[in-house]
Amino acid sequence: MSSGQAMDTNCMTLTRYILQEQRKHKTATGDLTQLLTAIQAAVKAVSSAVRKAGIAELYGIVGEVNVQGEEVKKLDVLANELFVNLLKSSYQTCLMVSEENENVIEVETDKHGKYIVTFDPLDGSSNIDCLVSIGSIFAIFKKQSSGRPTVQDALQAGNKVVAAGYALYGSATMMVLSTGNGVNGFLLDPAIGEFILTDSSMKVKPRGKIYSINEGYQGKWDQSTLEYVNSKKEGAKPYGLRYVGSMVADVHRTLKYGGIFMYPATTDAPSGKLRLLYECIPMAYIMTQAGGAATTGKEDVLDVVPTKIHQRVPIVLGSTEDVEDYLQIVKKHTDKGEM
Ligand SMILES: O=P(O)(O)OC[C@H]1O[C@](O)(COP(=O)(O)O)[C@@H](O)[C@@H]1O
Ligand SMILES: [Mg+2]
Ligand SMILES: [Mg+2]
Repeated sequence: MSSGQAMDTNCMTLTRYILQEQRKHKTATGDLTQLLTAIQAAVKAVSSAVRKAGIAELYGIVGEVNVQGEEVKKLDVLANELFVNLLKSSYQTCLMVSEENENVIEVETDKHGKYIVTFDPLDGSSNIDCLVSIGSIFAIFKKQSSGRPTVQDALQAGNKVVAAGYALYGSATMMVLSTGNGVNGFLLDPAIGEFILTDSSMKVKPRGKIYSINEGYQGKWDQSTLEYVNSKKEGAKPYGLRYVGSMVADVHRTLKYGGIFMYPATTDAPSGKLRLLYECIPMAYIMTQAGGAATTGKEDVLDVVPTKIHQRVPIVLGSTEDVEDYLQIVKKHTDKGEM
């Protein structure tokens, strides 16, 4: 949906929204609709498991060993299996990349569809046990070549994304989605099991008042990151600091309130920590679709062509003016030959 275009938000479910988007494209086959419906189902299933975190192992749903002494699955393993199985049975994907699988996941030939999906089924896993918000992240690409899918088909830049989004399992479950026409947020109503449009045409403010970075690693940052973060603490109106440690939660707050989220390079991790294909690209796509920006410090995140499926890149994203301030400092240091 183009920004400014009026939309009937009266109890618009995610399912109806996806169908409405499909109808705007005369040549649409409905394949993307099927795929997004499968992702929606996976998110609902993961959300249900997340809501039982802590007691689920007693029921034998997640954990290591249940009361019967049976081996049961951990939440991140379960989330991965839900994504893989529901996506495969949509018949719309031929290849998947998951954070949880070392190699690409090939779909059986008789279930092949034209899409490639990359995903982080459970983001922020270190926050599971303390009941802090976690999420799922995904991006959808079209297979570009003909013939049997190979790893090369999955190595596409963010500017080739067809649709991307994330689910946040926070104080409520929200799914944020873009199919290239702006960003919309849908809140899960657990009473009826439907995602309802609550945040239509989401836009990130041009400037925020919050910076988000793991300050514990300050001693390992480069000059630009150090100078930028220090500049946010100075003056009459210093920025506030928020850092959840779940990318989905930190990016969602940045999208809603404005500001900047950073996971930069460190001396011991020169490419940062976050993964290009299923963390950085989807979040950069959402932020860009919402009028914000996302950079590695050297280039737009969406322009990076992956060379490996689990490749990491430094990432700085959020309000355009905040990201621009950071890039100005990077430029100053680069011009001096310090980077
Ligand atoms: O603890 P750190 O180094 O700040 O890392 C936090 C980052 O790690 C992550 O938890 C990595 O994601 P996973 O939990 O999917 O591995 C991000 O969600 C988060 O932004
Ligand atoms: Mg993650
Ligand atoms: Mg993960």
